Amino acid sequence: MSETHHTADTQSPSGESRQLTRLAACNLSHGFGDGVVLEDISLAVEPGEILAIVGPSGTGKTTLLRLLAMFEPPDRGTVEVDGEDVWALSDDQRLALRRRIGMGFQTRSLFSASVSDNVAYGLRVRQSWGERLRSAIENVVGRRDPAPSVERALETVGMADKMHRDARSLSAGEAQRVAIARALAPDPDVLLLDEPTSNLDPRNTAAIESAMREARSHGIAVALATHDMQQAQRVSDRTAVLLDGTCIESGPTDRIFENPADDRVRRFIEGKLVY
Ligand SMILES: Nc1ncnc2c1ncn2[C@@H]1O[C@H](COP(=O)(O)OP(=O)(O)OP(=O)(O)O)[C@@H](O)[C@H]1O
Repeated sequence: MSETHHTADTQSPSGESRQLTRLAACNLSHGFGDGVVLEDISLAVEPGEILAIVGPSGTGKTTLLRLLAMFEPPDRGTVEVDGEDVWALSDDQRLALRRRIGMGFQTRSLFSASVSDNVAYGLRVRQSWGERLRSAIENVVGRRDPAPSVERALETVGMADKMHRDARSLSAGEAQRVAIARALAPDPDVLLLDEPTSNLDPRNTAAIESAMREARSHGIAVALATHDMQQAQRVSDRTAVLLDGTCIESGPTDRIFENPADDRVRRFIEGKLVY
């Protein structure tokens, strides 16, 4: 990244300093083979807000999150961090940006180890080589206490009391919460969550929604893909509605729900737009 790009810091209530990060899709189009999945999407997630990306199944929400997470370059348009086209940067520069993004994706499963080791894994993969070397040395000399950030992340999702459990023994809801703790442990500037509460009971759903609010209160930019309109209404500041790969409306969540401009959005909210 160039030396001149704009960044800003904020002080969270806990006194930490954070780089405020804006992640944006600009005129982004993408497809697989001959099929177009996303068409001309322009959408940003701002620091300290929760953006809900809603729409029927198969409309391209996961694809959009994967592009925002820089898994692959879009066919057309750009993904930008603080105004920088991430695919115009060097691999190292892009990797440095990617380390600032926490991801909770549906397919990400926990491995066979303790809950705290699973969460610490999120820390290790985002460490620089120097930091990794230091942790490796600490492991060799036997300092294996969970890092404070691992404990904090588990507390945020209400799982600190289970940090020594084998991750394979967790319920689906608990495992989802641990997967989110893993995304939170490196203290990302941006958090991307793909259907983080699908198939969860109200208690686990509430724990995950409160973790999202907590992330927002620390200045993290949170983007949430969900087909659950009530969830979007409960937690998000802004909502973007995707239909057939295009963003048909976006704006403040209250306004979208109370007075949508697009009739398809109104029908989707009312549950009358069936796919
Ligand atoms: N790697 C891929 N190869 C081919 N087609 C793909 C690939 N990934 C996604 N698609 C297609 O792109 C479309 C959008 O999929 P995507 O998973 O982004 O939708 P979604 O809105 O997240 O759906 P859901 O809510 O069901 O998860 C689907 O038709 C899907 O089959």
